[in-house]
Amino acid sequence: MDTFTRNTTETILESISDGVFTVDHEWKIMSFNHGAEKITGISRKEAIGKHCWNVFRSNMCQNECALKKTMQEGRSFFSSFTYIINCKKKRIPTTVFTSLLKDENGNIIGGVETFRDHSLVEELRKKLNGSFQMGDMISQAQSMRSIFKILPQISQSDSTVLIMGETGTGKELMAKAIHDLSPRKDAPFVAINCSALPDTLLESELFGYKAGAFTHATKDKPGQLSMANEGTVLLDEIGDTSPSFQVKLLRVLEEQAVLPLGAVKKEQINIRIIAATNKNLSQMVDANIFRQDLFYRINVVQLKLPLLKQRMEDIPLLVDHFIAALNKIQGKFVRGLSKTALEILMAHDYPGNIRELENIIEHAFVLCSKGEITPDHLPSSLTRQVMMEIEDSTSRFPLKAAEIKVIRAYLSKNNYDRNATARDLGIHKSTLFRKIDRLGIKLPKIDGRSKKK
Ligand SMILES: Nc1ncnc2c1ncn2[C@@H]1O[C@H](COP(=O)(O)OP(=O)(O)OP(=O)(O)O)[C@@H](O)[C@H]1O
Repeated sequence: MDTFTRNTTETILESISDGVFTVDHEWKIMSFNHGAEKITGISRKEAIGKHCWNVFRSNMCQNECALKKTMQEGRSFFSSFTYIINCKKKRIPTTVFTSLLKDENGNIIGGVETFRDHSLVEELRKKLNGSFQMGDMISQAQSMRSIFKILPQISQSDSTVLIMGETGTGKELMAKAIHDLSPRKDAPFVAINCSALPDTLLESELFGYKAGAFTHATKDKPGQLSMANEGTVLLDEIGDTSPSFQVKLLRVLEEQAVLPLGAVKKEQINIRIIAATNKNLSQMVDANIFRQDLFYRINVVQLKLPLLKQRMEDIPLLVDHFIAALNKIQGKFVRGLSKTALEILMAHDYPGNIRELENIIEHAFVLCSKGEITPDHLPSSLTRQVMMEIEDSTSRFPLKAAEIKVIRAYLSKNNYDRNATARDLGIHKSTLFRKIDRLGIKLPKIDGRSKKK
């Protein structure tokens, strides 16, 4: 290389914001540009001559070092996401590109790695996710965000709340969020599953008992309602309680006092009640299996949680959320879902709602310790079922299947931005909407553009 070319290359390397460094065959750093100094916070003087893993301390160093792969296999690699630890011990999210370093005669003299700092992108992503978060609940679906909007006001009041929703839609999480946002947040939050216990046990559990109240009652035991004093009580599955228990509960709610079994005097309590159910209580009232007076008493503020299949746009967000939480707990570095794995998750119906999705990701985590979750990591029953549905429609309606495939691919490529997808496909957007509807393509309700707002 002549002096002019060398100087030009050095000037370019020094002026770019990406970090670039080279290593020799012994993994010792030979050059370290200004971008690398900025991202790592380590000076060139300090870095040169050191083993690269001592400078970067990346999660990639121990497992799947891209530079090592390049040197072993003689080709370039692009790693979509990894972390390095900077001089202040802060994790910096980066993408990495590696290739071989050759001399003028084409002899391999080491490797070169280029890395880009994604801290800002990560920060913005977190902020965006934050705006879709209320307590531990995540959602970008309009139906849920309307609830998030009114939740602070609901939390400030002491009114009884009735949360309705199918199993696994997040009723308990919602109740906890209301408690955490309320002035009662420092007092206990107690969740009681009313369907799990027969009447007498439920009564002694909720109201407590006095010594001698029954054969094994050797000493006084306070009930959960008294123990939650000043706090919030979630009465889960309230629709499963018996009419006789409902009478007692109504009295407690109206008087804010409990009478423990075997006691002669009522104990005053101060609790906020949140009731939850997956049943249609007003239908049960009509059928005389749920007391109307109790229904009116608990149905002061009503929140209805949608099914997961009615908010499919939440799936990628929830998946990211569960992966981030599991990475933290288990010290793993799972990056996310592969495109096909996400497509499989998007094609499922989720009768178990968010709990089912959470369990699927947990299952995948057992099998995947790093990199991306692929269809192989998903429960085989799920993959089989989705594949069968796809194959079934492919064999019976090959044209329809082909159309679905193309539209799905273009939507996915355009990050679900339907306008851009229609443009790419050369059709009007209303034609695309009609096709999505007719073909029964299950996709996020909002598109890529609305997500950015
Ligand atoms: N919006 C959400 N964001 C993140 N996690 C959620 C959300 N909704 C529910 N989950 C998770 O899904 C699981 C089920 O939620 P939860 O127990 O609150 O549902 P539920 O409606 O009370 O279920 P069940 O009726 O069966 O008791 C929990 O692990 C919860 O953390």
